[in-house]
Amino acid sequence: MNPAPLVALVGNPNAGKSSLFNALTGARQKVGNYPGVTVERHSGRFALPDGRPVELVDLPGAYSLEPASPDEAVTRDVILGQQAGERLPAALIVVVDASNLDNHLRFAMQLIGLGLPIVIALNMIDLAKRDGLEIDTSVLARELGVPVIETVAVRKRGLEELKTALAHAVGDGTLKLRAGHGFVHEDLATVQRRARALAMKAIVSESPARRFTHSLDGIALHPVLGPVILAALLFVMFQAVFSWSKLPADWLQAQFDALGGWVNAMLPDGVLRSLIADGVIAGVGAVVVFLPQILILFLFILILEASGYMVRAAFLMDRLMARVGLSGRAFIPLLSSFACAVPGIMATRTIDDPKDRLTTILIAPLMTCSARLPVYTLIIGAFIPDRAVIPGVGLQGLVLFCLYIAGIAGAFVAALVLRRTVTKGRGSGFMMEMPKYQWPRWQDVGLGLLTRAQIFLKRAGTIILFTTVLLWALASFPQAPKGVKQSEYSIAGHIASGVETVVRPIGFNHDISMALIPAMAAREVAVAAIATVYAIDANADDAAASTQLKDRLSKAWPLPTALAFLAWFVFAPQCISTIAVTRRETNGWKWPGFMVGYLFAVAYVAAGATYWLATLAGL
Ligand SMILES: Nc1nc2c(ncn2[C@@H]2O[C@H](COP(=O)(O)OP(=O)(O)OP(=O)(O)O)[C@@H](O)[C@H]2O)c(=O)[nH]1
Ligand SMILES: [Mg+2]
Repeated sequence: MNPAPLVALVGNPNAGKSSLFNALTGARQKVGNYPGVTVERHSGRFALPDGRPVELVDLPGAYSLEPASPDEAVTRDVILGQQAGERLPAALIVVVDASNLDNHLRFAMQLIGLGLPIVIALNMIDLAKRDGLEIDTSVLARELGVPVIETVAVRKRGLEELKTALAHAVGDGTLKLRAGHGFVHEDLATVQRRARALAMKAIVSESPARRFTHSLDGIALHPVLGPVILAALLFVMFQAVFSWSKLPADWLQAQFDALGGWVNAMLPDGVLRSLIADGVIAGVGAVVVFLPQILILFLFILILEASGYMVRAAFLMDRLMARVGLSGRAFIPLLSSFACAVPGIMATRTIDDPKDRLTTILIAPLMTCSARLPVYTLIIGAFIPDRAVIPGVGLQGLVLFCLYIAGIAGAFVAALVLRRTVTKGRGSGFMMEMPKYQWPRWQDVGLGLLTRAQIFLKRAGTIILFTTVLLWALASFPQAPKGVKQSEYSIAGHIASGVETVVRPIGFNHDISMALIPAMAAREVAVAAIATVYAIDANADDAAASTQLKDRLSKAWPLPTALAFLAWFVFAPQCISTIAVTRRETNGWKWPGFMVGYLFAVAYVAAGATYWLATLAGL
């Protein structure tokens, strides 16, 4: 006897497949397992209106036919008739969430392209109506070329119509299936565009908010305009980091200077005064003045996230990411890494493919985290003239933008190389729900900024304070005799001289060598360390004590050295926390070891190349 024809329920996650499955099959269900994988097989039976029995399977939700997880792989394999222990379905019921039409139609269109008999269940029609969304089902049916039935799975509405349409689709079972043959790989952006166009056509009316989101997406996701807008936004962001922060940063600097002056006046000359003024105030103060810049950066990130634009940015980046073998899902972890690689690396847990995930972890430290900002801005402030390249575009902001781009480019090249060597494997596609646009809630943005400020100040008060005081101690003893520079005579000075033999070929001087080791604790410490060492040296020389750090740097370092230092920080893995979290997320020392090794090597080469090119160019 022939088994009953198989019908599979397919659709995006949360479309209501399981609800529809329950509504159709009731208590006649069986739960098994697909052989070889840990994915459950839910099946049940029901009768078509003409009395014929069919077997229904509820497949795991998927965004596309390019699986991003073992569950999605089962879905694809069943549909294509390639799943062990499953026969080829005679028809598919594609479940589409009516209130999320463009996202769900995308997958439906891919499935229709396969050429299998299909019935679309336009589910959650109740929620769509509640939201003031009216859909012309006949337009959908005509354009897609398959029956479209409105259903409310949880209310068992539309089931009879669905069964009737299904009976036609299954036919007499003699239809030779062509599954797999009609599968043309269309790129994501094209399908998405077709899906959106169809959704616009089928939607008769919708609430103003939804209409707004739709028309805005027409611009934000436009193949040409979209990337231009994204680039412009990022550009404005980096310009703002410089220009808006100037006043508050100067103000903070003045407060720390006043505090240092006050301590110097109050305390007698000696070890305690040096500890407080040179160690704590100069060191920690040098980092804290960057608070305004960090807050401006986060203001942008928080607004972009809360407004719903961030996911669009991820979508725009997807094709670029795919080109270097990364999943689009890597975008959010990589973007969070602009704040800090630690949460970024933790966010890679959302990437199912282990090799995709590992690649993302290994390149996350190349995204310019906010801890680099103090280093970048100090050096840029000291060495790059504050003038406009063209009216409205400052050179300093431009250089900062380029440093970010250098990090991103480095990450992409690294991904490309890693994907062909240590993390070889096929990349997976990207699918994500597009949330609707909305005004950010200012309370949330404010709260986000407050948390950021707290985290930053806490770092300044703990890890940065600790390492600067330690460095102060190492840099202050033993006391140098008159006429000898304290920073060279001290313990730290001797350690730095050891480091210097390694980094001299790439143009690094004694100051930088001194800063590199404590900067392993956190990158900002490099700034604190330089400030502390200068403060200690300046004690002998009161005239120098009153000049600003960046002015002293610009006198002491040749330009090629400063540029090499910037290049170093683009790549160097100067952060214990990142290494620790990589160890935790990859369960061992192998990958953090690899990461540190390759990043230091790249940093060394990049800094060296920068130094020698700049020197040859006569800068
Ligand atoms: N209002 C309403 N809610 C629905 C409808 N269909 C499903 N739901 C609800 O939507 C949620 C998701 O439904 P599921 O049936 O679990 O979705 P699914 O497609 O099986 O999801 P995955 O298995 O995760 O892919 C549940 O909370 C359901 O109660 C509907 O037609 N109307
Ligand atoms: Mg389900």
